[in-house]
Parts: sequence; C-alpha cells; structure tokens
Amino acid sequence: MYRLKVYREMRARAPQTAFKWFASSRFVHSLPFATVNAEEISGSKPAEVQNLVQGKWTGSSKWNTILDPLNGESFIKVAEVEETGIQPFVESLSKCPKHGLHNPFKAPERYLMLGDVSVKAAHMLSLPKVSDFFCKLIQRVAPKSYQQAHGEVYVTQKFLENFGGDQVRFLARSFAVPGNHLGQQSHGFRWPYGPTVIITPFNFPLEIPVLQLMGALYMGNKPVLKVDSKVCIVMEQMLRLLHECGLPVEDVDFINADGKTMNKLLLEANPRMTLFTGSSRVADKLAVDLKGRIKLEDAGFDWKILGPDVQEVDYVAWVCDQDAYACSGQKCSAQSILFMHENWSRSSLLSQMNELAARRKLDDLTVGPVLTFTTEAMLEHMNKLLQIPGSKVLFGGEALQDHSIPSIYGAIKPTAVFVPIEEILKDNNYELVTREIFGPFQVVTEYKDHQLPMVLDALEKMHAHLTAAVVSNDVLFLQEVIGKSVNGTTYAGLRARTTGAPQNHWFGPSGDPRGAGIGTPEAIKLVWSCHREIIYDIGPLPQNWETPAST
Ligand SMILES: NC(=O)c1ccc[n+]([C@@H]2O[C@H](COP(=O)([O-])OP(=O)(O)OC[C@H]3O[C@@H](n4cnc5c(N)ncnc54)[C@H](O)[C@@H]3O)[C@@H](O)[C@H]2O)c1
Repeated sequence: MYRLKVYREMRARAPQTAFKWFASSRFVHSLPFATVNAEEISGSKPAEVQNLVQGKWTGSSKWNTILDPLNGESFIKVAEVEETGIQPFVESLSKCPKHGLHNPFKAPERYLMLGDVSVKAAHMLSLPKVSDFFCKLIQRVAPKSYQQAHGEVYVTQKFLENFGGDQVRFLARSFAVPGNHLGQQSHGFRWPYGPTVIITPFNFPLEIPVLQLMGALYMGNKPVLKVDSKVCIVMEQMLRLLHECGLPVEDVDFINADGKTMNKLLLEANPRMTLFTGSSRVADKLAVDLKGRIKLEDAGFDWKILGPDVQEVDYVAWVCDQDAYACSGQKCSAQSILFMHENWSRSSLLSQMNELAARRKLDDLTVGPVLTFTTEAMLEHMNKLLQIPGSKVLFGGEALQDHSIPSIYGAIKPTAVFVPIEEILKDNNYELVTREIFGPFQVVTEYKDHQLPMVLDALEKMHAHLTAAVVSNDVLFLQEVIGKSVNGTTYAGLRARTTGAPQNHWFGPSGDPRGAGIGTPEAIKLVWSCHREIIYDIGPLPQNWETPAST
C-alpha cells in the first residue's frame, strides 16, 4: 500500500522531479515508469501495449496477440489501430506545421529541453535496475543473449549521453558567408521537416527506435512512431521512461498497426519525411507511395572478405562466428557471405568456426528463434543452394531439437553452406545465393589471387550496400577492395567485423540517394533536417543609387 502511495505521488510529480527520485537509490527498485514486469509476462499474465496519440495513452477495440517466441504462449496483447481508427493520428500530425515544433527562429529553448531529457534518460538507463529491465524485456520479445540485449541498452544510453546539455543545439549549428555588398550575408540553417513518421523493424526493439526518434525530435520534428508489433512493448515502456524524464507527452505519437494500416496512415497523413528501417521489399513500395519523401535503412546482404595475409586465426574465426550467428543472425549487419582467400582454407579457420558455432545453445539464447523465417523456409533455401554444383554444408543445416519454439518462427543450428565462386557469379545462381536469410545462415566461398576481380564483380552486382568487412592488414589489398566497393559501413583491417553499430560511428547503407544513417551527428542532420538558406540583405543602398536599365 505504501509503495502504491509513493508510486502515485511520483507520477503526480513527474516529470519535473523524476530525475531526483531516480537518483535516490531507494526508488531505483520501483521503476515508476514501467507498467510491466519483464520476467512475469506470461500466457496467464499477459502484458498489454497501448497507443499514444495527442498526449493520451489509448487502447483499441482490436487486440493483436503476440506469441512468446520461446514457448508459443499468447503473452502480449497489443492494442492495434485499425484502418478506421487512424484519424486521431492523422489529425495529430496535421497540427504540426512544416516548420516544425522548433527551429533556430522558433522555440529554441526546446533544443535545451531535449538535451535535458537526454541527460536524464541516459542516467536512468545507466541504473542497473533499469538497464536490466530493458535487457530482459528485449530478450522476451526478440530472443538474444543477455550480452547482446545489454549491448543494445548500452548503445542507447551512450547515444543519449552524447546529446545531453548543449549538444542538441549544436546539431542545429548554422554558418554564414559574407555577401556581395554591405548588409548582405547568407546563412545556412538546419531546418526540420515538421510532421514525420518513423517505422522500425523487430530486431533491435530499443536501439533503432530510440536513436531515430530522438534524432527526429532534436531537429524539431513531430514524429509518429511505429515499431514492429512483435516487439513494440519495449518502446512503449521506453516512451513512458522518456515522459518521466521530461519529454512532453504531445511530442511523439506511438501507433501499433499492421503494415497495411500503416501504409494507409502514411498516404492520408502525408508526412513531410518518413524514415523506414526494414526490408527492401517494403522500402521500395513506400518509396513509390510516398513519392520519394523517404529515407531508407533497408536490407543487408553483408559481406566479409578475408585477404591473402593469414594472421590471428583464432580471433578471426571468433569474429566470423559473432558476425554470422550472434542474435541468431538477425542483425541487418550480419555476415551473409564470406569470401575467403585460399590461404585461409589451409588454416584451421573453418574448423574453428564450426567449433564456435557448436557452442551456441538455446539455454542462453546464443542461438534462438528466428522471427521472420520458418525452419522449413531456411532449410528449403539451403537445399536449393545445395543443388548448385560443388556446394556443400560446412556445418549446421539442421533444425534445432528439444524446444518449444512455435512453428510460426524458425529454429535452426548455425549453418554455413559452401558455394564455389564461379557458380555464384552465374546469372541463374546469383540471386539465389545473395538472398538475405534473416537467420543463423551464411554462404562461404573461396577465391584465389587471380579471382579477386570475380569477388569484386559479385559485390558490384549486389543491390544492398549496408555493412562490409575487409579482413587484412595488407594496405594495397585494402585499397583495392575499398576503392572498388560502396558499402556505407565498411570495417577494414585484421580486426574488421560486419556487425557492431555503436553510437560513435555512422551506420547505414551507401550508394543510394535514399540511404539514411543512424547514430552520429552527421546521421541525425542528414536524416532529420534539411538545408535552409536565409540571405540577409538589409542595406544600406549605395549613395546616389539610381534605377538601372532593364536587363
Ligand atoms: N539497414 C538497417 O539499418 C536495418 C536495421 C534492421 C533491420 N533491417 C532489415 O529489416 C529486415 C527485417 O525486419 P522486418 O522483417 O521486421 O522488416 P519488414 O520490412 O517486414 O518490417 C519493418 C517494419 O515495417 C512495417 N511495415 C510492413 N509493411 C508496411 C507497409 N506497407 N507500410 C508501412 N509499414 C510497413 C512492419 O510492421 C515493421 O514495423 C531485414 O531485411 C533487415 O536487413 C535493416
């Protein structure tokens, strides 16, 4: 009873005093923002996820039931907005003008307010109890090891720290160039788009939505956020945390809807900018529907090339294992294909990769459910690859046993299939071999010195250019490969990896004018603001000025 009273008092005082309450360790244990207990959610105690529109949390007449990926129990009920229910969201966005909630000439104090919110939210995430809450909640809906979930929470915390204090207003830094005559000066400003939409996928339920949402807000936009329903509970709880940290409740709307309803909302609300993170299939459809007013973080068929210099085999094998199989291969940056110089085939690399893959187990979620491919679909893909002459299973290639993962999801052992480089390049094989399988699955191939042009050819033909790794300390080799490829996030050097999207470096595709980025000040400015030039020309007129002849 006492705790309930304290909790009510805390809510009444929020947001102004939330930080103080949390700073006191006595209250760290109560998590006043949270409406669920991550460990207790179950079929008999299902959690509910609401929508947020025009500052109010709302339910819906339609509840979408989410199955626990580990045992199939109906454990989360999501209030899904139907096509008939989108009007409040359309209205809410329409209230935000094109010039945004703030800009350098309007409500600049909001830059400071958002800096304060970031400081407080970062501090909250640094508290072990809060961090543990989000790690466990992520694990419940997008099963991955505790360390992988913690990585997501940690990157989010560091990102928020990076944009504390004055750093938000520095994002909107302008510049000036002297003009042609006295009184003339041109100023370049970063301008918001105003009403915007953010759509994010299932695989990083906290990191992707928070980083994009805060970037949108920092630059003065009003976003409506839609996270994949399977994992939206994480962001629903995070929004409640942000409110406790002082984020005005009207600043962001949060909608749960299926793809079709969301598509309708986009067409009716006509946002000035949409940031879409997800598959290329949906990305390409939305690019057309939205007439190009979109930025994309789409599919990754991410490659790694091992150069001719074989060194530190243990380390490279471990990085390959992490890149291909951490989060059960469900990172957009996961290693999808490994081009291995023949020198590596003579090393213990493949056998070490096999041993490392065999260590992964369901118990600690180092391998686990695949949320967008069934077991059958992944094995069928593998069998198609095996029809290519010279291909073979290097390891894995079987369904996981002794589990209760429901059949709508996939469960296979970490798998590697070898396909000869000559075969990969053939027109009738190329598309199949380079299809993104969003699960613990990779293709491995081998090349000889004289076949490097074939490898580069294979890269040139790919349609998605997200992450890549060139594992070599041979500077000339690095130059050759980097100079002839385009991936937006490319690691180069012996320690190169394909995964890893920390807050301190740009993460995003390249080679596509629609390409977005995430994390850094450059990414935020590129995605969430546009350039506006104000040319001051205040005079005075030159003495004795006369009307010139027409030109
Ligand atoms: N480039 C990146 O940074 C990045 C990051 C994570 C994931 N991904 C990619 O995402 C994919 C996996 O995620 P997924 O399966 O959830 O992707 P998805 O494209 O199926 O779904 C992404 C989001 O779009 C929504 N959606 C679906 N159809 C829609 C429509 N017509 N209109 C509006 N919204 C719609 C979904 O509900 C979800 O929230 C992989 O291809 C992966 O490579 C890319």
